[in-house]
Amino acid sequence: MESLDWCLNLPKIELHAHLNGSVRDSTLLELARVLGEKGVIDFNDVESVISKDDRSLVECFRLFDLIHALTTDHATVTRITKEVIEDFASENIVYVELRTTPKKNEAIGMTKRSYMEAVINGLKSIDSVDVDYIPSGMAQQNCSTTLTGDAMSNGTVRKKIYVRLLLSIDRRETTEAAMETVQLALEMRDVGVVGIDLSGNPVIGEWATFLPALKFAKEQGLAVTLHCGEVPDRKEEVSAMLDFLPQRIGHACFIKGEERIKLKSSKIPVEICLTSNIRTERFPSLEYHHFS
Ligand SMILES: CNc1ncnc2c1ncn2[C@@H]1O[C@H](COP(=O)(O)O)[C@@H](O)[C@H]1O
Repeated sequence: MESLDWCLNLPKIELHAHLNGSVRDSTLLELARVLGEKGVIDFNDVESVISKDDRSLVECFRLFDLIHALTTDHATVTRITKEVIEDFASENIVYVELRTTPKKNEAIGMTKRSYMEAVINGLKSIDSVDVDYIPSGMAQQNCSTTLTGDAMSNGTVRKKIYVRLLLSIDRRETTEAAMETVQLALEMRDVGVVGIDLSGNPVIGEWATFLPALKFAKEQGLAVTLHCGEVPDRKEEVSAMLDFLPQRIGHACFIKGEERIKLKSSKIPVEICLTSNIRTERFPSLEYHHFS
Protein backbone atom coordinates (compact mmCIF):
# COMPACT_ATOMS: atom_id res chain seq x y z
CA MET A 1 0.00 0.00 0.00
CA GLU A 2 2.85 2.31 0.93
CA SER A 3 4.48 1.82 -2.44
CA LEU A 4 1.15 2.45 -4.20
CA ASP A 5 0.89 5.80 -2.38
CA TRP A 6 4.49 6.54 -3.31
CA CYS A 7 3.70 5.80 -6.98
CA LEU A 8 0.56 7.92 -6.90
CA ASN A 9 2.39 10.87 -5.36
CA LEU A 10 5.30 10.72 -7.77
CA PRO A 11 5.05 13.30 -10.61
CA LYS A 12 4.75 11.23 -13.80
CA ILE A 13 4.53 11.51 -17.57
CA GLU A 14 2.09 9.42 -19.59
CA LEU A 15 3.06 8.90 -23.22
CA HIS A 16 0.65 6.16 -24.28
CA ALA A 17 -2.96 6.92 -23.38
CA HIS A 18 -5.84 6.22 -25.76
CA LEU A 19 -8.81 8.48 -24.98
CA ASN A 20 -11.40 5.73 -25.40
CA GLY A 21 -9.12 3.30 -23.58
CA SER A 22 -9.07 5.53 -20.50
CA VAL A 23 -12.79 6.19 -19.94
CA ARG A 24 -14.07 5.62 -16.39
CA ASP A 25 -16.04 2.37 -16.01
CA SER A 26 -18.68 4.35 -14.10
CA THR A 27 -19.15 6.66 -17.11
CA LEU A 28 -19.38 3.73 -19.53
CA LEU A 29 -21.98 2.05 -17.33
CA GLU A 30 -23.97 5.28 -17.02
CA LEU A 31 -23.95 5.75 -20.82
CA ALA A 32 -24.86 2.09 -21.35
CA ARG A 33 -27.76 2.38 -18.91
CA VAL A 34 -29.19 5.33 -20.89
CA LEU A 35 -28.92 3.43 -24.19
CA GLY A 36 -30.37 0.35 -22.46
CA GLU A 37 -33.40 2.36 -21.33
CA LYS A 38 -33.88 3.60 -24.89
CA GLY A 39 -33.82 -0.02 -26.06
CA VAL A 40 -30.74 0.53 -28.26
CA ILE A 41 -28.65 -2.05 -26.37
CA ASP A 42 -29.18 -4.76 -23.78
CA PHE A 43 -27.70 -3.19 -20.63
CA ASN A 44 -27.04 -6.51 -18.85
CA ASP A 45 -24.94 -7.85 -21.73
CA VAL A 46 -22.94 -4.65 -21.93
CA GLU A 47 -22.47 -4.42 -18.16
CA SER A 48 -20.77 -7.81 -17.98
CA VAL A 49 -18.43 -6.93 -20.87
CA ILE A 50 -17.45 -3.58 -19.36
CA SER A 51 -16.92 -4.93 -15.86
CA LYS A 52 -14.60 -7.75 -16.97
CA ASP A 53 -10.98 -7.08 -15.93
CA ASP A 54 -8.79 -9.18 -18.22
CA ARG A 55 -9.56 -9.86 -21.85
CA SER A 56 -7.72 -11.16 -24.90
CA LEU A 57 -6.60 -8.68 -27.55
CA VAL A 58 -9.44 -9.85 -29.81
CA GLU A 59 -12.01 -9.22 -27.06
CA CYS A 60 -10.34 -5.90 -26.40
CA PHE A 61 -11.06 -4.64 -29.93
CA ARG A 62 -14.68 -5.84 -29.64
CA LEU A 63 -14.91 -3.82 -26.44
CA PHE A 64 -13.55 -0.74 -28.21
CA ASP A 65 -16.33 -0.99 -30.81
CA LEU A 66 -18.81 -1.09 -27.96
CA ILE A 67 -17.17 1.85 -26.17
CA HIS A 68 -17.25 3.85 -29.41
CA ALA A 69 -20.97 3.18 -29.76
CA LEU A 70 -21.44 4.64 -26.27
CA THR A 71 -19.09 7.63 -26.49
CA THR A 72 -19.08 8.88 -30.06
CA ASP A 73 -21.23 11.99 -29.96
CA HIS A 74 -19.85 15.48 -29.47
CA ALA A 75 -21.08 16.05 -25.91
CA THR A 76 -19.80 12.68 -24.70
CA VAL A 77 -16.41 13.11 -26.36
CA THR A 78 -16.11 16.43 -24.52
CA ARG A 79 -17.16 14.79 -21.25
CA ILE A 80 -14.78 11.84 -21.44
CA THR A 81 -11.85 14.08 -22.40
CA LYS A 82 -12.51 16.23 -19.33
CA GLU A 83 -12.82 13.20 -17.04
CA VAL A 84 -9.77 11.41 -18.42
CA ILE A 85 -7.53 14.45 -17.94
CA GLU A 86 -8.95 15.08 -14.45
CA ASP A 87 -8.22 11.44 -13.57
CA PHE A 88 -4.65 11.66 -14.84
CA ALA A 89 -4.08 14.89 -12.91
CA SER A 90 -5.45 13.29 -9.75
CA GLU A 91 -2.78 10.58 -10.09
CA ASN A 92 -0.10 13.27 -10.41
CA ILE A 93 0.50 12.91 -14.12
CA VAL A 94 2.12 16.23 -15.01
CA TYR A 95 2.48 15.67 -18.77
CA VAL A 96 0.24 13.50 -20.90
CA GLU A 97 0.15 12.78 -24.60
CA LEU A 98 -3.45 11.80 -25.19
CA ARG A 99 -4.09 9.96 -28.43
CA THR A 100 -7.42 9.47 -30.10
CA THR A 101 -8.79 8.39 -33.47
CA PRO A 102 -10.78 11.23 -35.08
CA LYS A 103 -14.15 9.77 -36.08
CA LYS A 104 -16.78 10.57 -38.68
CA ASN A 105 -20.48 9.93 -38.24
CA GLU A 106 -22.66 11.62 -40.84
CA ALA A 107 -25.88 10.67 -39.03
CA ILE A 108 -25.00 13.02 -36.16
CA GLY A 109 -23.08 15.59 -38.24
CA MET A 110 -19.71 14.48 -36.90
CA THR A 111 -16.60 15.07 -38.97
CA LYS A 112 -13.05 14.25 -37.93
CA ARG A 113 -12.57 17.96 -37.28
CA SER A 114 -15.72 18.34 -35.18
CA TYR A 115 -14.72 15.23 -33.20
CA MET A 116 -11.37 16.85 -32.40
CA GLU A 117 -13.07 20.15 -31.57
CA ALA A 118 -15.15 18.23 -29.04
CA VAL A 119 -11.88 16.93 -27.55
CA ILE A 120 -10.49 20.48 -27.34
CA ASN A 121 -13.75 21.63 -25.71
CA GLY A 122 -13.20 18.94 -23.11
CA LEU A 123 -9.75 20.34 -22.34
CA LYS A 124 -11.17 23.87 -22.15
CA SER A 125 -13.96 22.82 -19.81
CA ILE A 126 -11.64 21.57 -17.04
CA ASP A 127 -11.55 23.91 -14.07
CA SER A 128 -10.43 21.65 -11.21
CA VAL A 129 -6.84 21.67 -12.45
CA ASP A 130 -4.79 23.95 -14.71
CA VAL A 131 -4.50 22.56 -18.21
CA ASP A 132 -1.77 23.67 -20.58
CA TYR A 133 -2.41 22.33 -24.05
CA ILE A 134 -1.00 25.09 -26.25
CA PRO A 135 2.66 24.46 -27.17
CA SER A 136 5.02 27.28 -26.22
CA GLY A 137 5.43 29.77 -29.04
CA MET A 138 1.75 29.36 -29.97
CA ALA A 139 -0.89 31.92 -28.97
CA GLN A 140 -1.68 31.57 -25.25
CA GLN A 141 -5.14 33.15 -25.33
CA ASN A 142 -6.82 29.79 -26.01
CA CYS A 143 -5.44 28.34 -22.80
CA SER A 144 -8.25 27.46 -20.42
CA THR A 145 -6.30 28.52 -17.36
CA THR A 146 -2.84 29.68 -16.48
CA LEU A 147 -0.77 29.41 -13.34
CA THR A 148 -1.73 32.96 -12.36
CA GLY A 149 -5.20 34.21 -11.41
CA ASP A 150 -7.40 31.26 -10.43
CA ALA A 151 -4.37 29.16 -9.76
CA MET A 152 -3.22 31.27 -6.85
CA SER A 153 -6.48 32.94 -5.83
CA ASN A 154 -6.83 31.18 -2.47
CA GLY A 155 -3.13 31.16 -1.77
CA THR A 156 -2.58 27.53 -2.81
CA VAL A 157 -0.90 26.40 -5.98
CA ARG A 158 -3.27 24.26 -8.02
CA LYS A 159 -2.21 21.19 -9.91
CA LYS A 160 -1.12 21.77 -13.47
CA ILE A 161 -1.10 19.24 -16.28
CA TYR A 162 0.45 19.66 -19.71
CA VAL A 163 -1.61 17.95 -22.40
CA ARG A 164 -0.50 17.30 -25.95
CA LEU A 165 -2.54 15.42 -28.53
CA LEU A 166 -1.71 12.66 -30.98
CA LEU A 167 -4.20 11.80 -33.71
CA SER A 168 -4.51 8.07 -34.27
CA ILE A 169 -4.94 6.33 -37.58
CA ASP A 170 -6.97 3.13 -37.13
CA ARG A 171 -5.60 0.16 -39.07
CA ARG A 172 -9.08 -0.29 -40.57
CA GLU A 173 -8.72 3.04 -42.40
CA THR A 174 -7.83 3.64 -46.06
CA THR A 175 -4.87 5.63 -47.37
CA GLU A 176 -7.20 8.59 -48.03
CA ALA A 177 -8.70 8.46 -44.55
CA ALA A 178 -5.21 8.29 -43.03
CA MET A 179 -4.15 11.29 -45.10
CA GLU A 180 -7.21 13.21 -43.91
CA THR A 181 -6.16 12.59 -40.30
CA VAL A 182 -2.64 13.84 -41.00
CA GLN A 183 -4.02 16.98 -42.69
CA LEU A 184 -6.20 17.61 -39.67
CA ALA A 185 -3.25 17.15 -37.33
CA LEU A 186 -1.30 19.75 -39.30
CA GLU A 187 -4.21 22.19 -39.13
CA MET A 188 -4.54 21.66 -35.37
CA ARG A 189 -0.91 22.10 -34.39
CA ASP A 190 -1.76 25.43 -32.75
CA VAL A 191 -4.12 23.68 -30.33
CA GLY A 192 -1.62 21.15 -29.10
CA VAL A 193 -1.59 18.39 -31.72
CA VAL A 194 2.01 17.18 -31.86
CA GLY A 195 1.90 13.92 -33.72
CA ILE A 196 0.34 10.88 -35.31
CA ASP A 197 -0.16 7.37 -33.96
CA LEU A 198 -0.88 4.19 -35.88
CA SER A 199 -3.02 1.82 -33.85
CA GLY A 200 -5.99 -0.51 -34.03
CA ASN A 201 -6.30 -4.26 -34.38
CA PRO A 202 -2.77 -5.37 -35.35
CA VAL A 203 -3.96 -8.23 -37.55
CA ILE A 204 -5.98 -5.88 -39.77
CA GLY A 205 -4.58 -3.65 -42.53
CA GLU A 206 -1.30 -3.41 -44.39
CA TRP A 207 1.67 -1.18 -43.60
CA ALA A 208 1.73 0.01 -47.24
CA THR A 209 -1.76 1.48 -46.83
CA PHE A 210 -0.62 3.91 -44.12
CA LEU A 211 2.89 4.64 -45.33
CA PRO A 212 2.04 7.59 -47.65
CA ALA A 213 0.22 9.45 -44.86
CA LEU A 214 2.89 8.65 -42.28
CA LYS A 215 5.65 9.78 -44.65
CA PHE A 216 3.79 13.02 -45.27
CA ALA A 217 3.35 13.54 -41.51
CA LYS A 218 7.06 13.06 -40.98
CA GLU A 219 7.98 15.42 -43.83
CA GLN A 220 5.74 18.06 -42.29
CA GLY A 221 7.47 17.76 -38.92
CA LEU A 222 4.81 15.82 -37.02
CA ALA A 223 6.11 13.18 -34.62
CA VAL A 224 5.05 9.62 -35.43
CA THR A 225 4.55 6.69 -33.07
CA LEU A 226 3.56 3.24 -34.28
CA HIS A 227 1.98 0.28 -32.53
CA CYS A 228 4.55 -2.29 -33.54
CA GLY A 229 5.09 -6.00 -32.88
CA GLU A 230 2.01 -6.38 -30.70
CA VAL A 231 1.30 -9.82 -32.19
CA PRO A 232 3.78 -12.58 -33.14
CA ASP A 233 4.98 -13.40 -36.67
CA ARG A 234 4.96 -9.91 -38.16
CA LYS A 235 8.65 -9.92 -39.10
CA GLU A 236 8.24 -8.05 -42.39
CA GLU A 237 5.97 -5.38 -41.04
CA VAL A 238 8.11 -4.83 -37.95
CA SER A 239 11.20 -4.50 -40.12
CA ALA A 240 9.50 -1.96 -42.43
CA MET A 241 8.21 0.00 -39.44
CA LEU A 242 11.68 0.20 -37.91
CA ASP A 243 13.16 1.29 -41.26
CA PHE A 244 10.67 4.16 -41.24
CA LEU A 245 12.42 5.44 -38.07
CA PRO A 246 9.40 6.63 -36.11
CA GLN A 247 9.98 8.84 -33.05
CA ARG A 248 8.66 6.00 -30.85
CA ILE A 249 7.00 2.61 -31.10
CA GLY A 250 4.37 1.11 -28.82
CA HIS A 251 4.32 -2.33 -27.13
CA ALA A 252 7.05 -4.15 -29.16
CA CYS A 253 6.06 -7.44 -27.48
CA PHE A 254 7.16 -9.75 -30.27
CA ILE A 255 10.30 -8.26 -31.79
CA LYS A 256 12.97 -10.89 -32.14
CA GLY A 257 16.20 -11.75 -33.98
CA GLU A 258 17.35 -9.27 -36.64
CA GLU A 259 14.50 -6.89 -35.86
CA ARG A 260 15.44 -6.81 -32.20
CA ILE A 261 19.01 -5.93 -33.15
CA LYS A 262 17.70 -3.27 -35.54
CA LEU A 263 15.50 -1.81 -32.81
CA LYS A 264 18.40 -1.66 -30.37
CA SER A 265 20.78 -0.01 -32.81
CA SER A 266 18.15 2.48 -34.00
CA LYS A 267 17.62 3.59 -30.39
CA ILE A 268 13.90 4.14 -31.09
CA PRO A 269 12.25 4.53 -27.66
CA VAL A 270 9.59 1.91 -26.84
CA GLU A 271 6.37 2.73 -24.98
CA ILE A 272 5.77 -0.27 -22.75
CA CYS A 273 2.72 -0.93 -20.59
CA LEU A 274 3.09 -4.02 -18.41
CA THR A 275 -0.53 -3.82 -17.27
CA SER A 276 -1.94 -3.62 -20.79
CA ASN A 277 0.24 -6.49 -22.02
CA ILE A 278 -0.71 -8.80 -19.17
CA ARG A 279 -4.39 -7.85 -19.25
CA THR A 280 -4.63 -8.40 -22.99
CA GLU A 281 -2.86 -11.75 -22.55
CA ARG A 282 0.26 -10.88 -24.55
CA PHE A 283 2.23 -12.74 -21.85
CA PRO A 284 1.10 -15.27 -19.24
CA SER A 285 2.87 -13.34 -16.45
CA LEU A 286 5.41 -10.58 -15.86
CA GLU A 287 8.38 -12.97 -15.80
CA TYR A 288 7.75 -13.71 -19.51
CA HIS A 289 7.43 -10.04 -20.42
CA HIS A 290 10.04 -8.67 -22.84
CA PHE A 291 10.82 -5.86 -20.40
CA SER A 292 12.07 -8.39 -17.86
C1 LIG B 1 -4.29 -2.83 -26.29
N1 LIG B 1 -3.48 -2.42 -27.39
C2 LIG B 1 -3.87 -1.66 -28.44
N2 LIG B 1 -3.34 -1.95 -29.65
C3 LIG B 1 -3.69 -1.26 -30.75
N3 LIG B 1 -4.58 -0.25 -30.75
C4 LIG B 1 -5.16 0.07 -29.59
C5 LIG B 1 -4.83 -0.61 -28.38
N4 LIG B 1 -5.53 -0.05 -27.38
C6 LIG B 1 -6.28 0.93 -27.96
N5 LIG B 1 -6.07 0.99 -29.29
C7 LIG B 1 -6.70 1.89 -30.29
O1 LIG B 1 -7.30 2.98 -29.61
C8 LIG B 1 -8.71 3.02 -29.89
C9 LIG B 1 -9.45 3.52 -28.67
O2 LIG B 1 -9.16 4.88 -28.44
P1 LIG B 1 -9.66 6.06 -29.39
O3 LIG B 1 -11.00 5.68 -29.96
O4 LIG B 1 -8.63 6.24 -30.46
O5 LIG B 1 -9.75 7.25 -28.46
C10 LIG B 1 -9.06 1.59 -30.27
O6 LIG B 1 -10.23 1.53 -31.05
C11 LIG B 1 -7.81 1.16 -31.04
O7 LIG B 1 -7.86 1.62 -32.37
